[in-house]
Amino acid sequence: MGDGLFDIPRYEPERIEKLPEKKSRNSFLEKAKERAAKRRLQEPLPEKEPEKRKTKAEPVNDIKTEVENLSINRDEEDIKTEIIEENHEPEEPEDFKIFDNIQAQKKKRLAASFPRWCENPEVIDGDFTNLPPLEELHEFLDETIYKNLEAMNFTTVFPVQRAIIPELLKRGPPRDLAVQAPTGSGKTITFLVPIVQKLMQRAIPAIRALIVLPTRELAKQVYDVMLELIKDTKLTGMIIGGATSLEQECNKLIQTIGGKKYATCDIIIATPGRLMDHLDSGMDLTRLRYLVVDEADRMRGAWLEKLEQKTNRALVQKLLFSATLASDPQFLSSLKLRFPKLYTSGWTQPAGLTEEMIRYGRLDEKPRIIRSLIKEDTRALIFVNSNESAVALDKLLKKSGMRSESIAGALENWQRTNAIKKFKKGKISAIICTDVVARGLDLDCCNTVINYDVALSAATHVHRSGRTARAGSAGVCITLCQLKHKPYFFMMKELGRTFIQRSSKLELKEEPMEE
Ligand SMILES: Nc1ncnc2c1ncn2[C@@H]1O[C@H](COP(=O)(O)OP(=O)(O)OP(=O)(O)O)[C@@H](O)[C@H]1O
Repeated sequence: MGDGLFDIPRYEPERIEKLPEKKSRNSFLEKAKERAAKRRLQEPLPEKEPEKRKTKAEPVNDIKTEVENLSINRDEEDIKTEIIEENHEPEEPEDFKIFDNIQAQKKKRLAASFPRWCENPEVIDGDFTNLPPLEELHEFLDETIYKNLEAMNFTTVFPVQRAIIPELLKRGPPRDLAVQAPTGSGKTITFLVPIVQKLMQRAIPAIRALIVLPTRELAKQVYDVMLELIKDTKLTGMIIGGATSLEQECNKLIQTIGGKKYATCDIIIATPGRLMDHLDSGMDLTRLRYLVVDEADRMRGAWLEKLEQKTNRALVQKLLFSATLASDPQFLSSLKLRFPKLYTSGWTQPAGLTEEMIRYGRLDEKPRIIRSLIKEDTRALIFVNSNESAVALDKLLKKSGMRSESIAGALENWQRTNAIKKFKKGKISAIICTDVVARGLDLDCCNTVINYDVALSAATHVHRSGRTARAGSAGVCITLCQLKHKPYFFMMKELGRTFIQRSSKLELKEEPMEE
């Protein structure tokens, strides 16, 4: 049961995993390993060592072998989700599965507690029916920004925008905000609009807003929205995300006026890794007024501490956003927020999202189920738990005539961008990906999310499923599962997610999946 704080249950595997190492040594996993080791010592040695399992998927022609390899990569190998842009701590530990032992995890979760400022959150309405017209914001907004919003075809105000934009535009001493609102609920506009409005009357050229996001793709996405919003204002913005060299970025960022160095832009959108490089090479942030951390529960790291040394704390207002902010109370406690206020809509499901599950028996049924789910008008993101699985599944689906691309592994940036472009244009029906794209990516054409592999944490499921049913539209998230995943669905139920069970006897295409 939830503790009433966010109206969510406290059980959260990511949080448990982030406990200090000392405690995790005593974990049930360690104990289980010890017990297994003791058992092995007591057991008589087999005459011949059993053949070791394969560790890597090798090129194969036979579909059955490919499916087996997929399962080896996914279920038995260490699960590694490569972070494309940034070297963050991995979101999930490599040897942890959420469905290992719920009771033990429940005991541990008590160790993590929320900071006091989380105790009385402001609740954001999650209702997307009867949205107020954009006109409602007119009294708060500068005419230029209002026109820019109209030019972006926004006619209504989303609940999180209605709650936060006026709050941020209010006069008076600024307070730090932490905002948890569902995926696709319009958080980007929520922080950009007040920042643009407050910075519009520029006095001197200086970096006054910094928006930090986990990947370059997300940085670019926010940058594009920002460009629309700053039209016809004096403001300028720039991405620092490592697309060009550090030197080139520095040169672009600094101008010399009367022998003195000034910044060329007001708003910086950055990824943490490249931001660290700039902090090391002397980026001037003494006039910073806004620090936005998007996907905040995913943004731990040394960068934040370093940043604080470079800014004037009395000036900076911190704004944290995520659909799963409450997944990491220790992180929230460590943030040193000033007069913080929490806004939350709980872990609510996006209004138009339907959650379904399909039970499979044998592993080789999984690709066939996927084939039967992808129809002419389907635009699906298919999530797997490792790069190897993504590449292998893509190969398999292509062989069966499906138009798909994988955007996992060692792809160049332009290759990933190309695949996404094709997806948007409808040239491919599916993208197979890892959790690198589980967060933030805004593809309004995506009407289906498929969890080919069950997600490794509740927060990850929330972000994966949130790639569809965005901005109040309809979408479906289908999770392929077996009986052993039952605890996973109990946990999702605690988060208020209910799943419709679809028959596994779908019209499975019986034609062979090979050419
Ligand atoms: N007032 C609005 N009216 C119509 N569409 C809107 C409005 N505000 C935002 N949107 C659209 O909603 C979509 C989702 O917005 P956004 O990407 O900001 O969601 P988010 O809450 O940040 O999601 P996530 O948690 O997944 O990052 C975008 O395509 C955006 O253009």
